[in-house]
Amino acid sequence: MITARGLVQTFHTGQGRKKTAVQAVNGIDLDVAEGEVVGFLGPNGAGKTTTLRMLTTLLKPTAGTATVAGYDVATQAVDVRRSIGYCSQVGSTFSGAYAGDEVVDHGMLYGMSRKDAVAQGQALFERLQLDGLWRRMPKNMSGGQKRRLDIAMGLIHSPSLVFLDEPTTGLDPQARANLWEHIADLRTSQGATVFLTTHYLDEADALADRIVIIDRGDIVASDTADNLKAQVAGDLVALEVGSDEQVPVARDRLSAVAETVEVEGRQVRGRVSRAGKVVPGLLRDLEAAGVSLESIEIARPTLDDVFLTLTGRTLRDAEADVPTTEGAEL
Ligand SMILES: Nc1ncnc2c1ncn2[C@@H]1O[C@H](COP(=O)(O)OP(=O)(O)OP(=O)(O)O)[C@@H](O)[C@H]1O
Repeated sequence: MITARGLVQTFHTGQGRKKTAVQAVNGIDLDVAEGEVVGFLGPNGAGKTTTLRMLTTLLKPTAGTATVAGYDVATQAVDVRRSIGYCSQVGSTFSGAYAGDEVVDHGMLYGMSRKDAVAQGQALFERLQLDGLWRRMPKNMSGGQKRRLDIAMGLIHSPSLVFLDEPTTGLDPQARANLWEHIADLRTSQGATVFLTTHYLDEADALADRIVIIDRGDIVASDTADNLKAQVAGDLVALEVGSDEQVPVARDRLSAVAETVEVEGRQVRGRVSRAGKVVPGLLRDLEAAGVSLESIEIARPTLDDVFLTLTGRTLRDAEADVPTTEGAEL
């Protein structure tokens, strides 16, 4: 459904000597099979939206090639657009008409008859729990309802491939969970292929068959959430001891079963493979050595740990630090 080879996007900003080149996407390869739900995950500024804009023909690649739904993004843009649904990050700009009319107009833009667009629009309103809102202006809808209306617009022409750019950003937890159900349903009831960008780890975890991680314009991983987590060395065991004197003892005992151990105040942490098996023995050791524990926490690896292992930074804190070339010959 999607094949990209060596896709590059370089933005040029500024003027004269102050010209700066921003390498937003660095020559990425991507393959998405029919029926797959792929989560495109990365911190702010990693290059997610730029990649999506190239795949949806809104932005011409600086270099590289991509085919989407069998069509070349550079030479067959109209065919690509006809074959896909796209919900942008900023959301649609609505004209001030009723929600239902917006959706019908959008369908007619794709060449649907009014009758078909109304029928499909009403079915989508029902499926996306927008019933009763056909004659409501989008500006008078809640954030979650507007986001679902965006999705209805993206789906009106029954595309078999849907691109969603940060579909749940800005929504409250309940609206997010609700939208997740609808996104999951796109595949189960329509067999659609879904490519969604997100910087929420739980979203990628919950929805995607496969997670592709992008960082500073490069793809750093592509696998199922489980396989990615399995790459992280072990479960995190975090001990909090009762007094400062106990810290070195706890560190020694934990070092016996963990690869690297970190100490922060009275917190002693390390990664342990198969913590469930190892921790009971560790607790006995600690007790025998006179260490009293204030608390113990065991955490399975998260996608954030995966990102940390791959890049040395946490996903949450990774700020946009895209390489730039100031004053370069452009
Ligand atoms: N039109 C543009 N001109 C110059 N630089 C741009 C332009 N669009 C994006 N960039 C830069 O390219 C990099 C990648 O941006 P992009 O929007 O693709 O990131 P993202 O992963 O989608 O981030 P976010 O999660 O914040 O949306 C950023 O450094 C951004 O500032």
